[in-house]
Amino acid sequence: MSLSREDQANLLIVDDDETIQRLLVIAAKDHGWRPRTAGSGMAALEALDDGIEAVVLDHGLPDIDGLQTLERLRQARPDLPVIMLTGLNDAETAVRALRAGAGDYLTKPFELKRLFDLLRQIRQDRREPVVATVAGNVPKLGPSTGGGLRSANTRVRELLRRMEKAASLDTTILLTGESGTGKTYFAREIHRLSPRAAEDFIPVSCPALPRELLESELFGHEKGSFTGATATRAGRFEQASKGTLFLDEIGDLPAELQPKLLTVLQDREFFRVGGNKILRTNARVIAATNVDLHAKVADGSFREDLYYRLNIIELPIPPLRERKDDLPGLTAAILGRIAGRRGSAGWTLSPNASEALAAYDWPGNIRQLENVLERATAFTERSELSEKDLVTLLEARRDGPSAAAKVRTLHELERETFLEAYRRTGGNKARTARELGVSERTVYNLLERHGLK
Ligand SMILES: Nc1ncnc2c1ncn2[C@@H]1O[C@H](COP(=O)(O)OP(=O)(O)OP(=O)(O)O)[C@@H](O)[C@H]1O
Repeated sequence: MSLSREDQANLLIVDDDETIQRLLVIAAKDHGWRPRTAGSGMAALEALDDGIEAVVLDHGLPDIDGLQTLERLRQARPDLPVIMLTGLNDAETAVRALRAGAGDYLTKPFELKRLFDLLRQIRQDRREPVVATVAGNVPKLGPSTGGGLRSANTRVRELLRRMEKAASLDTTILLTGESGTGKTYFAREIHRLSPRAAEDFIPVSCPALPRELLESELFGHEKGSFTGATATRAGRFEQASKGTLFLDEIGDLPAELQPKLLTVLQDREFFRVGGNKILRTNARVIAATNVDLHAKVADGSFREDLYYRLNIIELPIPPLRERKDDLPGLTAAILGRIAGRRGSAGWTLSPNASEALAAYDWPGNIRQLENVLERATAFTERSELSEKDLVTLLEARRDGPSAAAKVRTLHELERETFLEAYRRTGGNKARTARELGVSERTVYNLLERHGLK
């Protein structure tokens, strides 16, 4: 006889301590769950079936330990939310649990209320997929993570939960994702959610400067250590000592600087360029890359040991085309931002305009969405954007992939031209402005637009 859906267990509790098992079962039932228990990792794997919506997993198990069990559970069901129970002050296990894909962790002893709040949130996220809205409706957004970020997409919500946890752990984080997916935006959010929020967040773009200048930017220099070093200057690692240092496009870190970064991440020690005094830093490093660092390790252009140092916790940000349910929320947020800046009353989208956005595949991700909305709102007198307002900006899609590539290339062309001038002038903004025939303000805008600030 097969079990009806109502009888089938939907929560798996994995703990070898029978008292805790019993306690959790009673509490789970009180909270409307249908629990099933397992006393070991192997038993958990056997007990897993499609009806299970979430797992509470103890770290210390008798056969395969909690982390291995977690990995195998996630292999079997990659989307399965797992809450890991770890020992008090066991930050290392917590980090490893997050690395292995745990949705969250709680340190023992924990409050039952906290556990069931987390489970309730997981259930809400899964059961109430956010409805994509059209035409002027205020989009219904997913639950807040406590920060400014929300998402209607299940995968992103899980990512946000991991991000929030990782923020508090003070470890190095690697953000991966295509250009324009929001890596810089996420890095700022992690900083804001971290215990370092009141300190500085200092971004450094690795490809923005030639090697010598980048070295001095990161580590500082002593007076006279190279031509133009007229005064001793502290580097970003010193300045961010209490805060967060964001290393953007880390894949472009020149080979000569990789050992120096590795040393500072391992030992927290470094020298200024031309200096002989050992300096210490306590900066938290968040790195981002839009290239496959694994491939760079394989072809020898990125050090493997550095890769593992940076990749303590990896947060992969999906491209916009894989989180289209977030389009209404992102569109509303971006339009709100534009309206605020221009002092306008704001805009809504017609149903056809929303559909046009949803049908597009967004090779340039959120940055491209932002550009499209900037331009569409600049060229209309009306408060409702129509499909026509957007169509020429999205024409690329109708013309197929080559045109989509063209849109992206334009953006990249601007970036390359700008970077070339910026590098040539050694990062001097006034000279860059003169060379490019634009105002200094535009140089700042370009730095911002290309995530180089
Ligand atoms: N969740 C979000 N809500 C609103 N705007 C966002 C969000 N995420 C990103 N953006 C906006 O999209 C643009 C691109 O984001 P960001 O610069 O963080 O991308 P990136 O992945 O760092 O890009 P790159 O790899 O090219 O440096 C930014 O202007 C940012 O403000």
